[in-house]
Amino acid sequence: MDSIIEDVQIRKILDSRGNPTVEVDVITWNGFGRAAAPSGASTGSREVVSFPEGGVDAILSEAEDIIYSELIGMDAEDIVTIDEILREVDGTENLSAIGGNTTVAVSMAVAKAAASSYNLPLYKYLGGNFVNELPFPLGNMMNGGAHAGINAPDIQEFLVVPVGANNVVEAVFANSSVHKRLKELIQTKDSNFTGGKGDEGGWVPNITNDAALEIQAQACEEVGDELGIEIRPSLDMASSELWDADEGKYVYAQDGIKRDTGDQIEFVKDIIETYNMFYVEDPFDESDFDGFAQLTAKVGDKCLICGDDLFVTNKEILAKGIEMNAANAIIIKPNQIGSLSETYATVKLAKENNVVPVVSHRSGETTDATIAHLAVGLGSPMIKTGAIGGERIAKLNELIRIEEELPNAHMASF
Ligand SMILES: O=C(O)[C@@H](CO)OP(=O)(O)O
Ligand SMILES: [Mg+2]
Repeated sequence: MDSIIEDVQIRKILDSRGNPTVEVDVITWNGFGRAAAPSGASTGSREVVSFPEGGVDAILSEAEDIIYSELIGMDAEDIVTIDEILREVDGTENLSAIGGNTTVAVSMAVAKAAASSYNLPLYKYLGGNFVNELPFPLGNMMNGGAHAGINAPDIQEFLVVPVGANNVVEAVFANSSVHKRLKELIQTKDSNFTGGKGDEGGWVPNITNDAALEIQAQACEEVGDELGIEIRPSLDMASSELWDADEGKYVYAQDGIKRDTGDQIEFVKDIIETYNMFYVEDPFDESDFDGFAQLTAKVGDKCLICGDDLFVTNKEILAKGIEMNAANAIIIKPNQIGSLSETYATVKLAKENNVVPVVSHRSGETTDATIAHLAVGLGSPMIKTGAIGGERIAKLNELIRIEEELPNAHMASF
């Protein structure tokens, strides 16, 4: 009885880009859960729809009424049924009637309310008492593409992973040190650099992709040596944004270069080998399973090749990727699929098939820290959540608190 839902409230709040999103409160007899939904800029075409036409305002009062009447009296522990009801209420395949952001915020708030009803943090409620592994933070250092302005590099995210860190505190401060060092290194390449940042808090320099790759590697090495831990460079290429379907080419505007799929395979392989990349996300367009599979066959033994727009946290699409050996990692963004139970199912399938799940933020975020709990509770060895900035540190600082709470905490293994 502790977790029977007594009230549900939905409100419009700001996200980090200044756009509206939803925050949901779920109140049970003995607990309370609050969750907010983030928003993407480089969204996959097979993601569920965030909000219906008319945006947040269009669903606010209506959704609250409908969801309220469906969920009051239900047990918050019955998350699977609640997620099914939300899908029924919406009635569309891609959640375009009330929006995947609405359903995911309700779903996560319900889970947090269930956990709170038993006085448990969400990570422990989801993962159980034996959970003790913490994810490595994949920190965002420089931004380009859809997360930055004109004249930025074409590659969307220059990331780093402090793979040698012994704990979360060491890891997050290693990332912030690399971020600081990169500012100095950018100034040596771009004398007009203003210190401008992109959507996820990474610097936005006016330099070529090659120059950015070079200083990224240099910053990893220098800071890694100073701290005495290995820090490896990584990328999110967000290649669907570069792909020109009519031309059949990836367009690198900053460099004035176009690459067909064969060139792209060689280009990415070369980057991985030259810079000893730990992780490369979306190296090909979201429809190119074959390109992914070719690259994974070539370099999958030394680098994580991750599908984001490729898989959109969707279990059926991941199943196709597994069959084709398209990737050895998958980005997990609950709002791509619209519910926590479907997110869980995708993570489960990934783990069963040795595909590394990487729980992730979106470029438009709130201070909601639920993904820190999901990464720990679902056993994701990496979390992609930026390196600095209020909405990014909300997750990182929550990981520090979780680490402190766990009796036998240690960093995850791959
Ligand atoms: O492409 C990505 O991985 C994300 C987050 O970094 O960006 P967006 O939320 O814009 O899809
Ligand atoms: Mg991505």
